[in-house]
Amino acid sequence: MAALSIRDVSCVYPAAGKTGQIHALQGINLEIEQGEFVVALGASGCGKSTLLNVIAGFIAPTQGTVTLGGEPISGPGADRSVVFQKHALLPWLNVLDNVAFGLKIQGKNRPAREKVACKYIKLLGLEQFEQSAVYMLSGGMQQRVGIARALTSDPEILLMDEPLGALDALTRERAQELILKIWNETGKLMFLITHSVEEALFMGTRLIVMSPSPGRISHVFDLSFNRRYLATGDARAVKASPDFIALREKILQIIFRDDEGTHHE
Ligand SMILES: Nc1ncnc2c1ncn2[C@@H]1O[C@H](COP(=O)(O)OP(=O)(O)OP(=O)(O)O)[C@@H](O)[C@H]1O
Repeated sequence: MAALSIRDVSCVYPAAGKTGQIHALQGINLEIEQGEFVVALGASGCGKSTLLNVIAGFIAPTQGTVTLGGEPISGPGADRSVVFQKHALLPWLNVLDNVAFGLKIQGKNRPAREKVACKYIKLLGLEQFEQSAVYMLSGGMQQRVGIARALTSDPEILLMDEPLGALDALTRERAQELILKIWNETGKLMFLITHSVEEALFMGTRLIVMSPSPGRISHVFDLSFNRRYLATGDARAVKASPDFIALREKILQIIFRDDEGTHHE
């Protein structure tokens, strides 16, 4: 049985300020195994965030079912953690307390939560900053704090909505590599939304390209560039390889075509 099963999912929103409906998702089918790294890419408004929110349990689909390990998803749960582009860190707390915050809410005592938090602080390479106030950290480091916090509940699925979108190019590449190492070490199911074709190709084992109005999956690609990176440690060589570049151009063409379609409607 697939770890995460999305069957015939549609999601309709009422259109704001006018009559009619927005078909944010229509007929989405996806079977995702534990340990897969699924990346969603597509023109703005094609339903990527809606799909992530359905998996997170923040919104219920209008139609269809989503199950995790055979159990229907009926709301948010500790088995799924979300990392957003704008991390919701608490600026008055230091790194350690931010990472441990979810465990505190769960009622864990200080020694227990610090033990878990320290494990993920180490995994994210933040050991030297445990006592630093988060507002003093760079954007990339703050995002690492957000990822460490998301991992403390030891979720089965890590959902990431454009987590690296606000970072400069160099920091972004480093963060991609770090997330892949964490994926490799933890074997978690990852679901990532990005607007960067290069990031999508580099990170995923499966790429779903979505198109808007109604939001649907238009193309699916199986990928192994992330494994190539993990085997060689040379991200630039992977991203500069001819097969990577050829696929990047092919996908860019698909996305531009979808986007033009939207504007003409
Ligand atoms: N709460 C809501 N109420 C009404 N319409 C919504 C709501 N959330 C999203 N939509 C609409 O549903 C469609 C899909 O939105 P969604 O945010 O899922 O797309 P997206 O692919 O994540 O977009 P982006 O890349 O711009 O973040 C869009 O037309 C959007 O305007």
